[in-house]
Amino acid sequence: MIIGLTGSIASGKSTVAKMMATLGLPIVDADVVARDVVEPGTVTLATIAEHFGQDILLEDGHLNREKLGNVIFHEPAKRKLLNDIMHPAIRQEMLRQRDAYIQEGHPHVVMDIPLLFESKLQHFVERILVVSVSEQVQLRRLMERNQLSEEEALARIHSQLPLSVKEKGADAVIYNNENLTNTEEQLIKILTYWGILQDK
Ligand SMILES: CC(C)(COP(=O)(O)OP(=O)(O)OC[C@H]1O[C@@H](n2cnc3c(N)ncnc32)[C@H](O)[C@@H]1O)[C@@H](O)C(=O)NCCC(=O)NCCS
Ligand SMILES: Nc1ncnc2c1ncn2[C@@H]1O[C@H](COP(=O)(O)OP(=O)(O)OP(=O)(O)O)[C@@H](O)[C@H]1O
Repeated sequence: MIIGLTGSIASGKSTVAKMMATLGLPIVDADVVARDVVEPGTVTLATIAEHFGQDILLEDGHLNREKLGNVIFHEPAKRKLLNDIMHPAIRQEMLRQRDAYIQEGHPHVVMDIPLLFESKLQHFVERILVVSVSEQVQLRRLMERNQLSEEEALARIHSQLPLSVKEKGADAVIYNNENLTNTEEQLIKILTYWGILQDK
């Protein structure tokens, strides 16, 4: 079964993905792939520099992620431009990794895709698991994790669909407001219900 793991920024997808990895499930992580496709020397990075200016690169040739983030989370047109440049490459590599895991004989693969709903990628997966949190907890965790001001954190949150909308499109929802043990218990219940745990 191909499981789409999604949620919103700082809702806890990576935290849940780590738990799933510990349970032995292979993970394809869109954020990791999104970093790989802009390594120095890639066509994608060259295209970004062409459109956003050479000063979007650090001196060592890597992408200046902080600078690009400050642009795209405040300007929807620039965000769309970046998405149009990056998303085809990200998708291609994610599907390659998914297929490689299946070829290796894994019965289940988890695809951690933050923008699953925004990018309408529901057809990539067979089940959708949404990791949700209250707005208050999301804002606090995002400000803490990324050392952002409230204004910067809200810009990032508002660049995505609300969690309430994502919950409606989910096959199951994990509410990640409490401690990690509570979150893990919810995860295990869902995976057991889906028949995934006993298959491994
Ligand atoms: C703008 C970038 C350079 C900022 O890098 P930074 O290291 O600060 O953030 P990171 O990559 O860890 O992303 C953190 C989270 O931001 C959110 N996010 C990232 N890109 C976007 C986007 N285009 N639209 C909405 N939310 C986004 C996601 O929830 C993601 O999990 C980076 O996020 C990026 O390359 N974004 C474009 C690619 C993309 O869409 N990635 C999302 C998963 S496919
Ligand atoms: N149940 C929890 N209790 C306390 N802190 C948590 C909990 N779940 C996650 N966190 C913390 O909240 C932050 C956001 O979690 P995480 O990085 O897993 O989110 P994410 O959805 O993967 O975010 P992004 O989309 O930005 O990659 C992290 O600093 C993480 O350690």
